[in-house]
Amino acid sequence: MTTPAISVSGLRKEYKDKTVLDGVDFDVHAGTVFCLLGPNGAGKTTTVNVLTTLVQADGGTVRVAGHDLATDARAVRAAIGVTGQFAAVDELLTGRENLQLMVDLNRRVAGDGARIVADLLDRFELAASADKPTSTYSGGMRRKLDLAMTLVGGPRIIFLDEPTTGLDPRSRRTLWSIVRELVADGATIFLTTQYLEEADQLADRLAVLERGRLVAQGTPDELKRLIPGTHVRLRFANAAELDAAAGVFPEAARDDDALALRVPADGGTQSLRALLDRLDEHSLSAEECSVRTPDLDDVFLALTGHTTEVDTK
Ligand SMILES: Nc1ncnc2c1ncn2[C@@H]1O[C@H](COP(=O)(O)OP(=O)(O)OP(=O)(O)O)[C@@H](O)[C@H]1O
Repeated sequence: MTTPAISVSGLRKEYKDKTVLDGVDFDVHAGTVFCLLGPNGAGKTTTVNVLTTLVQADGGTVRVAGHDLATDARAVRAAIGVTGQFAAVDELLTGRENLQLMVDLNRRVAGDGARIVADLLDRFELAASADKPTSTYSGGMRRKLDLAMTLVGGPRIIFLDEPTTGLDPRSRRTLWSIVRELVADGATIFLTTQYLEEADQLADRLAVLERGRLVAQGTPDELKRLIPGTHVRLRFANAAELDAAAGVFPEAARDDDALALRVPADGGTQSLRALLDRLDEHSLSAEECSVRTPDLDDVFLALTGHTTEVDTK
């Protein structure tokens, strides 16, 4: 057995009387992508902040790259790269200058700094704006630059806290392919996201955090298997109709935000007909009816009781 790149056991964090992390356990194996999913306020950023030495834990043990966080934070810092929700980009400098600054500050960089900067600018599709001040960059360009800055020095363990929030679909895909390349090169990625598709695309393993506790962890396929299989999704015009239909189908899971019910059914024509007959008998009709196989969205809903934020793709 190889030592995990990150090993977390019984992690606790409190702010005043509020427990933000309540005994969190997980391991991340080297050369894999681990994705921490959770709704707003679940404790994802706090986890990243603890693991990256920015915030001190109140309990538990954490080892990163084999180093104990409590006794050897400096060695942890030397092994990791971090991209946060608040970009470290200096607005007064150009993209190229920001990257060059990171090269100059980073003792791990060996070789031709200007070449490293140029390669990163190309890789992140920032070359055309490289010599403009970053105050003129869009939010997405800033995020890409922030990640590029993280990669200077080639960290082996990389923390990405909601790296694609606010990125357009093309930039998101660019970032996904960069993550895949990094992993193919042997890096370990710890990623937080609210986008289930992102977790499905990238994660070898994922964990769902809900109010400071992990409510599930496994591979995307393992998590999908946790919840019932194929179902029919019925979407109603208003809350009153949803209420009435929920009475007719007590076995269904309801999604109040989407005015939808998920009725377990095998997707065959007979069960579909029986379901529509039941609606008819109660003089109900759905705005939309679709047969669905479970995806991570369903897992998330089943585990946390609510959907993630609307994806702007
Ligand atoms: N410095 C702090 N002082 C007090 N409470 C805090 C502090 N930092 C975070 N919290 C609280 O801890 C909880 C978890 O916050 P955290 O930012 O880790 O969640 P998150 O899952 O990253 O959410 P988001 O997706 O919104 O970033 C929240 O209730 C937050 O208000």
